[in-house]
Amino acid sequence: MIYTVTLNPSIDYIVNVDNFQIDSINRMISDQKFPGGKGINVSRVLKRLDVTSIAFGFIGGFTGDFIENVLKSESVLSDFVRVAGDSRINIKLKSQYETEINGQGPTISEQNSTDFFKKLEQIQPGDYLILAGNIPSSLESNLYEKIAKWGNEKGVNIVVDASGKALLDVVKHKPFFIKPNHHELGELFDVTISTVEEAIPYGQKLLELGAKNVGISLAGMGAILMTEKDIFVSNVPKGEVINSVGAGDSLVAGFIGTYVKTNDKVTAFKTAVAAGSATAFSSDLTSRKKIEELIDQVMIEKR
Ligand SMILES: Nc1ncnc2c1ncn2[C@@H]1O[C@H](COP(=O)(O)OP(=O)(O)OP(=O)(O)O)[C@@H](O)[C@H]1O
Ligand SMILES: O=P(O)(O)OC[C@@]1(O)O[C@H](CO)[C@@H](O)[C@@H]1O
Repeated sequence: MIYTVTLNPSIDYIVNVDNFQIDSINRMISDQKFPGGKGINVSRVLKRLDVTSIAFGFIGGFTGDFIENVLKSESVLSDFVRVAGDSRINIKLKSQYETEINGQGPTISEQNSTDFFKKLEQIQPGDYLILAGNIPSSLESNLYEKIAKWGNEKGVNIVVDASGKALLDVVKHKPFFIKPNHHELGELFDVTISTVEEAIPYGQKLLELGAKNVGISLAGMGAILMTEKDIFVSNVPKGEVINSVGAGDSLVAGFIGTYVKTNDKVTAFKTAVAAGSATAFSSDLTSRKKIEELIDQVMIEKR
């Protein structure tokens, strides 16, 4: 089974404004609301690939009801802990620029946290546990590290899509897959990374520190998969970017969802890149059909 964790789910409120002006009233051309948060996005894309997962995390209030109801309507399984406050609303403003305003999210009590850890007990050796998104301030900042240590000891395949210390601290616990983008990778080592060539040595460092597979996304510039043995570099399909929110999460879903079915990392990487781009070219997360349309454009080169 695949489990995803979203500690701070959201409603992603996508707002389209023509020529946004600060310090004045702007009118929306259109708006959309989607359940969000990185783990939830991964679960939604997995479902579209016909892969079952269970979404864990904390939700609350009317916004939490919305998130849970949309997931139910899409037959995405979830088992959230209910918290006292409202789940956050993250604003994604699309105009001449893409601007994101992400909420703080509700406070998570000690009891909520205990209830969450109880749910993790159902995870079995060989299962996949995907930890995605940042850790809210009311939780321990080393939460991912604790879960990764526990998962590694239990034989669970840990996947992490996070940034900064939360990511660096899990690497020694041998996660199955981590996926920094090139900015996040640069931040880990206090360098600026702008190209595939510049990224590879730092991906190598993450492997040396313990990660089993490292995926590095560079938005429209390509993607890299580094395994314990090989380095693969991919182009990205061409198309018009409509909404890149969740593109990285789609890449993670494409990789894990395909790997569990095929046991083949190259096929999984190819689907991952197609899924990331297919989401970037869609208003919501990608459909399966769009991934299939793009997959032949993805060319993988072994270094
Ligand atoms: N301009 C683009 N053209 C084509 N594909 C893109 C573009 N931007 C993103 N993608 C696709 O999405 C994948 C992930 O993109 P990116 O590196 O932006 O991840 P991310 O920063 O984790 O994404 P996000 O945080 O927005 O979910 C890329 O590997 C690529 O497949
Ligand atoms: O605030 P975080 O947890 O870092 O990111 C949350 C978020 O921006 O990430 C997803 C896209 O990856 C969105 O669905 C969501 O709004």
